[in-house]
Amino acid sequence: MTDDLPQSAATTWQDRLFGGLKRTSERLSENLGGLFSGGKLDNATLDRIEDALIVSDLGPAMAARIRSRLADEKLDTPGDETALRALIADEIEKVLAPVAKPLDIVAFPRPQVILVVGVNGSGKTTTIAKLAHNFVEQDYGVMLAAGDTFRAAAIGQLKIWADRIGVPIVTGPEGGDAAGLVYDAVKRATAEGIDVLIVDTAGRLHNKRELMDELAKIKRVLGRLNAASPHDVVLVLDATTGQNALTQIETFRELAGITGLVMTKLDGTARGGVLVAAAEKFGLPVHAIGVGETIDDLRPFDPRQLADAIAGRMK
Ligand SMILES: Nc1nc2c(ncn2[C@@H]2O[C@H](COP(=O)(O)OP(=O)(O)OP(=O)(O)O)[C@@H](O)[C@H]2O)c(=O)[nH]1
Repeated sequence: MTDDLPQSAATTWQDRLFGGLKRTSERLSENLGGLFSGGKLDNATLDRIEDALIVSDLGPAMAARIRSRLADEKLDTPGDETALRALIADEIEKVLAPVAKPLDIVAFPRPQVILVVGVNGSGKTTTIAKLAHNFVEQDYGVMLAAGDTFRAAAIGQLKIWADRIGVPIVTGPEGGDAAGLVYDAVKRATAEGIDVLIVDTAGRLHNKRELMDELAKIKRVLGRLNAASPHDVVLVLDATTGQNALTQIETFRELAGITGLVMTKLDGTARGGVLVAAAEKFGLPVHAIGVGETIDDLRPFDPRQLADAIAGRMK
């Protein structure tokens, strides 16, 4: 967590977080703009606030809750946007706090196997690299497996990252058997005393059935080596896709039995509220968020800080 970081790093991360989520909080402000121009919060104003929150991707449940809190608390000060932001941040934190769970390396026997799934372009490769980097920084032995054998570019990209971070990678030929490759990777990781094996998977095959079969096969092979494996099945989501991210969670829950989420590209999108909607709707652990393209841009998050950033609440 950011609490464990040296002061300078923590400050930088906080800046990045607030900077990255600026468009999300600005969108929220725009949607709420003019609502507090004066007068009491009557039903019509409450309706408009509720609509504004839904349009900001925070989800209908959250919007309804904030509406009823506003009605209950009889917040009727004209222009009291600060109080509204505080209330929104409060509600967001309540939803995020139970799901904020960093990926911990706890598996025994080692290695802990983390299967990473998600559609192409979601930021899967970059996220794997960022996770690997974080684990290396914590002194874990890390290995990657290029299980997206469907595309040569995916294998090449992951290899570049592995070399850059300085971790071993198991690759195979394009079009090769992904489950076989993963089997070899676990054997090698076990023999080399690796702590954590991060496995990339295809984001798209010819059709959904094939993708499902492929993921199921990889999981079957892993389960035969160790019943607890894969220990984590992490879905990488692109925040810029907005509500579409929710559909992807549903699909991959069915396809791969996901155990947690990472949401990327929270920087530079106005749709960051979707993280809150996802947390609320599915209650799946959110392991980390991505707010940029560099290796240091993925972190576990502090729910309070993130809630403040989304609600545009300055410290
Ligand atoms: N701004 C921003 N860009 C990101 C983030 N994460 C990844 N990206 C960028 O998004 C693009 C796609 O990321 P990849 O990691 O290649 O995505 P992928 O899901 O592996 O995609 P394929 O290689 O097409 O399968 C790249 O240009 C990344 O640099 C993030 O948190 N913020």
